[in-house]
Amino acid sequence: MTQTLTIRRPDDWHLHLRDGDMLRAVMPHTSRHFARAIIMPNLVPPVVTAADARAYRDRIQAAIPADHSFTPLMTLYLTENTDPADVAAAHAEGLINAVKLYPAGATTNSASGVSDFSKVAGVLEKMAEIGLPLCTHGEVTNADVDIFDREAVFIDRVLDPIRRNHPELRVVMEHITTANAADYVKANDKNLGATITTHHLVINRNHILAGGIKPHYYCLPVAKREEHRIALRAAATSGDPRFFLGTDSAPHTDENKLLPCGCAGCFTAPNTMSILAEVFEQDGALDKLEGFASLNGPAFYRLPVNEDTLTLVRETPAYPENIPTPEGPVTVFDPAMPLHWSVK
Ligand SMILES: NC(=O)N[C@@H](CC(=O)O)C(=O)O
Ligand SMILES: [Zn+2]
Ligand SMILES: [Zn+2]
Repeated sequence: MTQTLTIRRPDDWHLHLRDGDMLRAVMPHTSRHFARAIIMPNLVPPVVTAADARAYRDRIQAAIPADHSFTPLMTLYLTENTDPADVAAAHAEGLINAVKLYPAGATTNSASGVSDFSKVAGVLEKMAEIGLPLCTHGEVTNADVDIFDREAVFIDRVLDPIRRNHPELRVVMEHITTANAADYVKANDKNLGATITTHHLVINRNHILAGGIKPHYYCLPVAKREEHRIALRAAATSGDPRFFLGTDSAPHTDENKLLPCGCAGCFTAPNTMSILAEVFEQDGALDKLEGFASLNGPAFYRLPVNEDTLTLVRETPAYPENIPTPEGPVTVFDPAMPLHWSVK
């Protein structure tokens, strides 16, 4: 039985760090294991201009513990008023690595997102021209579309038309949750990739709803049926370079998770690598973990892989049930299964 596994140091291609006290509290839990992360811009107010991204990057850098090495990869939040020239300049100076599309109202702090997709055609055209990836929260928001169908409908009604209009646009389907999304990625061999979260590899909708409602498993897109979880596991462990890790680690205080209208998001930064090792070992694919967590993402983003390494050892991991923050505790994702791998 394999006792240790050393891989290139991983990156997280979809991460929420928040701001202020919360940023300072959660930052070490990512920078301890990950070398880089694509930083989501859904702050209040959102990170919409190059100036916003520069200031946010500086606040992140100030929150990195002195003995950790970590590089935030910044994104801009796409609005109907985003200026293509500002985006191009931010990309040219190396400030941003992607632009993030939130359909207005789809998820946490998405009110400034896009309602009329024709209004962002100019920005998308510019991004296609300069090779800057578009990260997408892929759910429609129409009240008449069932929440469990919103990802599949987004692919048909929004994503596929965008990709037909801008065939050179490089797109990441973020946090995919359905077999439909995995199949769409597999059917397209150019300019398309997808991130998969840690939690969507281990929970289905029963974990949220059966035997009492479990707010800590509620995230968006919401976890689907078991057959979809199995399709995501197959995609993640397949070695297909179009699929890579984006934890979507999304801290909210317990107070905000446990409200009558609680926030969406799972906080997975502290135990993601232990969970992934368990998942890949269960599926007989430990040799594919490095591709998923450390190689496929840099290849898509056209960045070098990390030179340093991370070693996992067969030992029960120790991590807290929650982490303290000045705003209150944040519960760490419970994988609902025993874990056997620790980061050394
Ligand atoms: N995934 C979530 O459930 N929540 C994210 C937003 C997002 O990534 O959609 C958050 O910012 O809390
Ligand atoms: Zn999202
Ligand atoms: Zn997210």
